[in-house]
Amino acid sequence: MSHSVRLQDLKGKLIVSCQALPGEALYGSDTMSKMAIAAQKGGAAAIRANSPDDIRAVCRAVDIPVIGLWKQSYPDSDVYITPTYADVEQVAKAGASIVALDATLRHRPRGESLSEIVLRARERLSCMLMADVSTVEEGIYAHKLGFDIISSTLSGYTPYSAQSAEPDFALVSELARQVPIPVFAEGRIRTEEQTVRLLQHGAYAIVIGGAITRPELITRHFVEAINSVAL
Ligand SMILES: CC(=O)N[C@H](C=O)[C@@H](O)[C@H](O)[C@H](O)COP(=O)(O)O
Repeated sequence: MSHSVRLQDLKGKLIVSCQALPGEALYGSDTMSKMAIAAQKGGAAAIRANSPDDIRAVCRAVDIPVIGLWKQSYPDSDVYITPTYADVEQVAKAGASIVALDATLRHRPRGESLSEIVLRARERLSCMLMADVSTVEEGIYAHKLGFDIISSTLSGYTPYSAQSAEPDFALVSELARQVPIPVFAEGRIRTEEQTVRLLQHGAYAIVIGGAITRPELITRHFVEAINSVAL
């Protein structure tokens, strides 16, 4: 079931991304649902989840809205977050009240364009659309196309965007200044201090994945810290 969402309910709130890919220890819809329940208990206002199976399971497990995406790879494109219209439709039908998709200007699979996908989604689906971008230019274009939300998700993951181990504070603040729709901060947020700073930079909501739901990553960060100390 899709839980309806009003954007103002997400304002100033935390969204937890519960994702594990094949090969990761926590991979599987059952585990992701439990992660989502834990996140809801901790106060998350929404969950971000990957794949129709996980989205269906998470929607059953929690009663907060689900932002859905589907990581898919196609041979003719580098775009992998909900790349095609068919993927958008599957994510929406699985119960996501917001569908997140790559909104970079890169070539998409099957020769589809971002504007066609948005147009078709508006005609046929009732979900909101979240633009995962990597630059200010992409965010401005996404706003022109009629997206409901912009997220800094892909900063550092396209070859031409800023590369940093930190969240992209500059992108979030520039987007918040230049586009009149909610800008979510997402990507490499690891600390409470960064979270507060991003809100002060104009982030409408904060999306955190790995620092909450990827124990391998969390463990590795501690191990690296320990290894950096010469004993
Ligand atoms: C770049 C990409 O594919 N990002 C994905 C988008 O859904 C996820 O792998 C991230 O976990 C999510 O964006 C949250 O970010 P972080 O895990 O850094 O808090």
